Amino acid sequence: MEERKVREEMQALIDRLLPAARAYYQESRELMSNFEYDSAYDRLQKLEEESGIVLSGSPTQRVGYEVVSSLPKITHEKPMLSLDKTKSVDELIAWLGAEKALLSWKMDGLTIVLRYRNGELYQAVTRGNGYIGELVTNNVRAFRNVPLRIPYQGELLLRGEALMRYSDFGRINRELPDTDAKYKNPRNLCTGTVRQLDPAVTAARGVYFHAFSLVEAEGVDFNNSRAAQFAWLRDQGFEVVEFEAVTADMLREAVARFEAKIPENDFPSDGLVLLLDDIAYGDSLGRTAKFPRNAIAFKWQDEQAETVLREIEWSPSRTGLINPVAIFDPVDLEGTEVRRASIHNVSVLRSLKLGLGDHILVYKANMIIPQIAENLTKSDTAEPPAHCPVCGTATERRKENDAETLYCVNPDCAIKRVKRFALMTSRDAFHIDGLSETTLEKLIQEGFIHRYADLFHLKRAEAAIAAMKGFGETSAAKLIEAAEKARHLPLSRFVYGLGIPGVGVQNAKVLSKAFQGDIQALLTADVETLTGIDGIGEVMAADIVTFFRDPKEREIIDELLQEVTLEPEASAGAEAQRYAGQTYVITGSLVNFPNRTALKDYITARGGKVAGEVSAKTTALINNDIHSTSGKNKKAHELGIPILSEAEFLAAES
Ligand SMILES: NC(=O)c1ccc[n+]([C@@H]2O[C@H](COP(=O)([O-])OP(=O)(O)OC[C@H]3O[C@@H](n4cnc5c(N)ncnc54)[C@H](O)[C@@H]3O)[C@@H](O)[C@H]2O)c1
Ligand SMILES: [Zn+2]
Repeated sequence: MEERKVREEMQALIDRLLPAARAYYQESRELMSNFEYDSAYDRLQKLEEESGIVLSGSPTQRVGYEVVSSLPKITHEKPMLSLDKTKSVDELIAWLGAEKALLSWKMDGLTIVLRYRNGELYQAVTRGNGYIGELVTNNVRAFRNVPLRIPYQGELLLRGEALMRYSDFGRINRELPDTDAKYKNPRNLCTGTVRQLDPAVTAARGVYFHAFSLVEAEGVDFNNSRAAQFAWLRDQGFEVVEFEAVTADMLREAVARFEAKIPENDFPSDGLVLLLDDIAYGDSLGRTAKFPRNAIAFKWQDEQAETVLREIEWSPSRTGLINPVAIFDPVDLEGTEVRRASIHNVSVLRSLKLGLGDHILVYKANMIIPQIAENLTKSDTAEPPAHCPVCGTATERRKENDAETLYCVNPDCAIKRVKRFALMTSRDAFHIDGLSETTLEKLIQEGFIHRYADLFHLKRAEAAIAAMKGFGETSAAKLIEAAEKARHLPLSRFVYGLGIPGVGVQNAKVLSKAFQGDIQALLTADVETLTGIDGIGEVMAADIVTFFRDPKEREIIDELLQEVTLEPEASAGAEAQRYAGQTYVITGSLVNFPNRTALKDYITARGGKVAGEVSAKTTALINNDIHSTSGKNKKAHELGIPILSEAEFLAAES
C-alpha cells in the first residue's frame, strides 16, 4: 500500500478508537463492542508494524486514559501497564518456552493497587491512565473481602482486580430499575461503584478484590517464585485470583480446564493471564512502552457462526428506553444454541447496516454474551419503530452519550408501571404468587399484559410463561391457578393493591371497615367523610379523593371489578400475630415478593420484625440461594441460625 493511503487509514482508525477509549476508560461507557474495538486496534497495530510509522496520539502507545473524576489523584510509584495479548494457544506455548508459569483468570473489573503500612490498609488507588490513578481507599475499605489488618507489618504493595459478581449485578439491576440504561455489565457497574463517593453504596452492592500481583514486600523472601508470593498473600488474608502452575507441555489442557469452568463462574473474566513464575528472570526481560514482558494475556478466540437475521425485536424497559434485539436462525456457539443478540441502540443498528434477511456473523463475547460481529450483506433496511410496541404512543429519538436511543415517552405505558403491577399482585393485595417484577416486565414486553385486568387473562399466555426462564409447565399452571384464586378477595386487599398514595395495608383495612366493604360508598366518599374516620388525616383523605376522581383510575377499578368478587374481611386474630416475637433477616433476590421491602412489610404486618444483620436473636435468614457465600449466610452458619428459602418460609403457612 502507498504510504499516503496507509497514513490515511491509520488516522481514520485512530479517530474511531480515541473517542471509544476515552469513553471506556474515563466514563466506563462503551461506544462500540470490545470486538469492534479490538479489531480496529489490531488493524492499526499491524499497519504500524508494517510501515514503521506510529502517528502521535495512537492508542497503541498509551495505557488507559487520564481520569476526570472529582476523586483525589495519586501518582503511581511503578507504572501500571497493560498486557500484551494473543488469541492463539500455540503462541502462548511458544511464548512460555521452557519456563514455568502461573495461569490465572484475567478478571474483568477495575484494577486497583493497595498499600499496607504497619499492618493496616493505608491506601487504595485505581489504575487510571497507568501513571496517575484515583484515591479510593474509603470505598475499598467497604469491599467484601479486603483485609483491613494483616499480620505483616512492613510496607506491602499489591495489585488486584475489583470485581462484581454476576449474581449481585443481576440483583442490583433488578433493585435499581432506573439504571438499566447505565449499567450494561458487571465491569461497568463495578467501575461506577468504586469511583462514586459513598462507601455505604459500595458496601451494599458487594465488591470483591482478587489479588494478582505482589509488587513489593520488604524483607520477605519468596524464593524467587510468584507462586510463593501468592501463597504468602493468602496467608495474609487476601483472596488471590484462581491459578494453576503450568509448563508448556500441559498448557493446552490447562487452558481447556479453565474454559470448561466459564459457564459456572459467578465473576466476569475476559481471558487468562500467563505469568512467569521466576521473578528475577521475568523482571530482567523489562517492558515495552505499554506491556511488561513477564506476562501475557490470552483472549478466547471467539467462535463465530454465520446466520440469517429474521426479526428485530424492540423491547421497552421500565425507563421507557426501547432497545433492539436481533433474532436470527439458531446457531450453535460454544456448545449452546443461540438465537438472539442485543443490538444495544439505534446507533449500533445503523453502523451494522442491518435489515431482515441479512447474513450476519455472530459470536459470544468472552464466551458468554451473544453479539453481532459483522453484517455480511448490509441491506440497511431496518428502521426503528415509530410507535411504542407496548402502548402504541409515538416514540422519541434521543442523543445520549454520543449514541442515538429510542424512548417511549408515555408516562402511562404499561412497562413503566411494573412496580404498580407488582404491588397489585403482592401477598397483601391480590396475592398472585410467581409474578416477580422481572416476570411481569417480560409479560408486558411480550404483549400479554397491557392493563391491570389482564392479570386475570394469563391463561392465553400459558405456553409463553411455561417457556420462560425459571418457569415450566407446572409453575405456569400454578401461576394461572393463583390468579384464578385472586378473583375472590376482601375490599381491604383490593384497595391496598390499587397503590393509592399513602394507603398501606393498615389504612386499607381501616377504610374497608369504615365502609363495611362497600366499594361504591368508598369511591364516592368526600374529604369530610374520610377525615371523619379514625386514623385518616386530611392529606390522605385528599389523596384518596383525588385518586378516585381520576377517570383513568376509575376505568382501571371498573375493569378490575368486572374480574373480581369482593368478599367479607377475614377476621383478624391468629393471622395478625403469626410472626409475633420472631425476627427475620432477608437477603438475595426474591420470587414471591416484588422486592425485599414487600416481604418486610408482610412480616411486620403480622407482628414480626426484620433486622439488617444476622445475630443470635435471628429466628431465620431468608435467602433463596442457600449455597450463597455471603457474609450473612456465613454468620447464620456460625450461629446455627436456619437459612430458609422463600418457599420454605411460606410453607409454614396456609
Ligand atoms: N469497547 C470499547 O470501546 C473499548 C475501548 C477501549 C478498550 N476496550 C477494551 O479494553 C481492552 C484493553 O484494556 P486494558 O488495557 O485496560 O486491559 P487489558 O485487556 O490489556 O488487560 C490488562 C490488565 O488486566 C488486569 N488483570 C486482570 N486479571 C489479571 C491477572 N490475573 N493477572 C494480571 N493482570 C490482570 C491488569 O490490570 C492488567 O493491567 C481492549 O482489549 C478492549 O477489549 C474497549
Ligand atoms: Zn409505551
